Amino acid sequence: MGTANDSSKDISDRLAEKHPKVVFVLGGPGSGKGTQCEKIVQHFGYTHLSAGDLLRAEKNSGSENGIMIQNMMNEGKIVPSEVTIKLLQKAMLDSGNDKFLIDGFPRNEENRAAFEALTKIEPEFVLYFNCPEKEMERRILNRNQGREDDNIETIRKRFKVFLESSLPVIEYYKGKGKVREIDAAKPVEEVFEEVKDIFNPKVPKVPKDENVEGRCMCCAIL
Ligand SMILES: Nc1ncnc2c1ncn2[C@@H]1O[C@H](COP(=O)(O)OP(=O)(O)OP(=O)(O)O)[C@@H](O)[C@H]1O
Ligand SMILES: Nc1ccn([C@@H]2O[C@H](COP(=O)(O)O)[C@@H](O)[C@H]2O)c(=O)n1
Ligand SMILES: [Mg+2]
Repeated sequence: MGTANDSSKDISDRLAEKHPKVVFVLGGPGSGKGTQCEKIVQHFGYTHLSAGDLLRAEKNSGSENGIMIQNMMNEGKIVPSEVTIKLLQKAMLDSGNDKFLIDGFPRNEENRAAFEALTKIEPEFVLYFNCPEKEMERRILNRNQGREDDNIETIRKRFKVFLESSLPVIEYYKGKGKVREIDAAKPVEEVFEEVKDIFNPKVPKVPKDENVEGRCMCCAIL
């Protein structure tokens, strides 16, 4: 189990031994990342780690970074990468799983580069929930989970940070052919249908009686 005294090299080395499989889950505030991650966990056995949830827990734990985290969140700003990455690494190490959905991270170029340098983990792919701003705003204002940053002033700041700092990260991964983009404006179940196809790609069916020895497989594919 990770402890507060672990050096970042120790943590990184121990995490590397797990050979974790990571999917980054990105999208604007209120696009439905957390909602879809819960469903992916149930269907595909991943562990869901929300960077925002980890930071909120750290803030509430009375840690020395608590006030700084609270101030950054209230302004919709991105907390320094070393803080967030340490929380993510510890959560991955403490988990018995080796498959992770990392939700809301990397949120800017600093997050991305620091995670890559420290962990050497390359995501399998990046799930991007694309949703119009008006719909995201409507969803957040109806969320009612008592989040301090779910007020219209902070929401507008979060949208600005998403456009200026997070979209370039998505573009970076697009350039590497890693982005799986989802139309997130649809109802929850319809969005999940698209998500399922990504985690469970449809393979061409080969009828049993056609799959006979000596027959070329590519001719038998329907
Ligand atoms: N496809 C959808 N249609 C309508 N409402 C949705 C949809 N997906 C999620 N919601 C609702 O919208 C709100 C925001 O969803 P969620 O918390 O999953 O977003 P998020 O992307 O994790 O947001 P944040 O970045 O602020 O954490 C929640 O109240 C959720 O129930
Ligand atoms: N990589 C990150 C992720 C989040 N934050 C801060 O947390 C706030 C809430 O994030 P959600 O994903 O739960 O919406 C976000 O506005 C940031 O202040 C961060 O700093 N770094
Ligand atoms: Mg969320």
